[in-house]
Order: sequence, then structure tokens, then C-alpha cells
Amino acid sequence: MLATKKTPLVAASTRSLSGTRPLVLIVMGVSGCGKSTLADAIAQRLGWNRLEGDELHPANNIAKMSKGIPLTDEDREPWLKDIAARIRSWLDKGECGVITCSSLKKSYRELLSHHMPAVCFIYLKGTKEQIYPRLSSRTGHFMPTTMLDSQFATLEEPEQDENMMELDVMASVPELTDAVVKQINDLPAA
Ligand SMILES: Nc1ncnc2c1ncn2[C@@H]1O[C@H](COP(=O)(O)OP(=O)(O)OP(=O)(O)O)[C@@H](O)[C@H]1O
Ligand SMILES: O=C(O)[C@H](O)[C@@H](O)[C@H](O)[C@H](O)CO
Repeated sequence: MLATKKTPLVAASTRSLSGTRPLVLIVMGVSGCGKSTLADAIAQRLGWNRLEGDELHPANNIAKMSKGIPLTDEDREPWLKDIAARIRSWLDKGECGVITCSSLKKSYRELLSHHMPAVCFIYLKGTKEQIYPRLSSRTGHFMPTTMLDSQFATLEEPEQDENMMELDVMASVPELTDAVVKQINDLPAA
């Protein structure tokens, strides 16, 4: 019997997108879930702008995380506001883009998107057991593996009332990219 290919798309609430352009995708999830890898692939496939959220952290945040100290809401606030400003700047110019940002809490996602249908979260969903090996085998990154527990403790998974696509972290990068691009291309014209 032929094996059926399992779609990595677990859930989607794209109704509110209704083909809107410009569109900004925020690839979210805990450290090491594969945000940067997937965001690169989507941006390359669609020819969209690409922004790496980690590059916008204030130096203090990087120093804290490097020492294994989880960020607080206060630490994340200026960082999220900076990302939100960049999203608005793209949208104001009519440009589409892909951003990586852990976006762990619902309040963070509200700060980033202001409930705008033009901002959609791509959530890479996986368990600690699935993600830990990726973090431990990665080299040259500031984030220690000991931070994974606090990342999961902080995570509030996106819900159906949010503008989001939920993907299985265990799928391959091409499968994940295909799933996102298909969802976007299938949207009815604005
Ligand atoms: N779909 C995938 N399948 C297998 N390995 C993957 C997949 N996506 C990413 N990886 C690997 O997992 C590791 C973590 O990926 P990546 O750096 O993209 O995660 P991240 O969520 O951006 O991490 P951080 O938030 O800490 O920067 C990398 O070594 C990457 O090559
Ligand atoms: O909200 C947070 O705690 C941080 O954003 C982290 O998630 C890191 O930026 C990132 O994932 C680097 O590993």
C-alpha cells in the first residue's frame, strides 16, 4: 500500500485573511522549533521581505538569555514594539514579509498584530522532546538548551480566534514551506 503523505498543517484560522495584501507572516514558537529555517524558506519561495527577530533584541536581552536567564514581559516589551513598528512600516509601503519572533504569549501577539487581518502567525507546534535535540545539536547560537523549560512554561499556544496557521514541527522544511505557500495561494482574491 502506498504511504499517504501527512500534511504538516494541524490547524488554520485564515478566514479573516480573505486574500488580503500586503500580508506579513510571523513565524512563532519556542526557541529551536525551526522558526528561522522556515522563515528563510518561505521568504525565498515567495520573494518577500525577511526580518530576523533575534537580531532586534536589545543587547541586555541577549546577555540575559546567553546566561540562561529567561526574559520578563518588561524585557520583551521594547523588542516587540520594535518588531511591531517594522511590520507597520512594511504594510504602510504595501510590502509583504516574513518575520521570526517567538511571540510566546497572546498579549505579545496582540501587541505585534493589533488584530490586523494583514498579520498572520505561523506556529511551529512541537513537544519539548521533539525540539530539545535540535537545540542541543545547534552550535554558535546564544540560546542555551536549559532555557527550553521556561520557553514552554511561558508559551500560550495560539487559539482559533487568532489569525494563525499551526504546523507540525516534525515535518520537513519543504513540506512546511509548501503547506504555508499553498494556504496563502489558496486565499480568495482580496
Ligand atoms: N523542519 C525541520 N526539520 C529538522 N530540523 C530542523 C527543521 N527546522 C529547523 N531544523 C533545525 O533545528 C535547529 C533549530 O532551527 P532554527 O534555528 O531555525 O530554530 P529557531 O526557532 O529559529 O531557533 P531560535 O528561536 O532559538 O533562534 C537548526 O539546527 C535547524 O537546522
Ligand atoms: O521570547 C523569548 O524568550 C525570546 O525571544 C526567545 O524565544 C529568543 O529570542 C529566541 O527564540 C532565541 O533563541
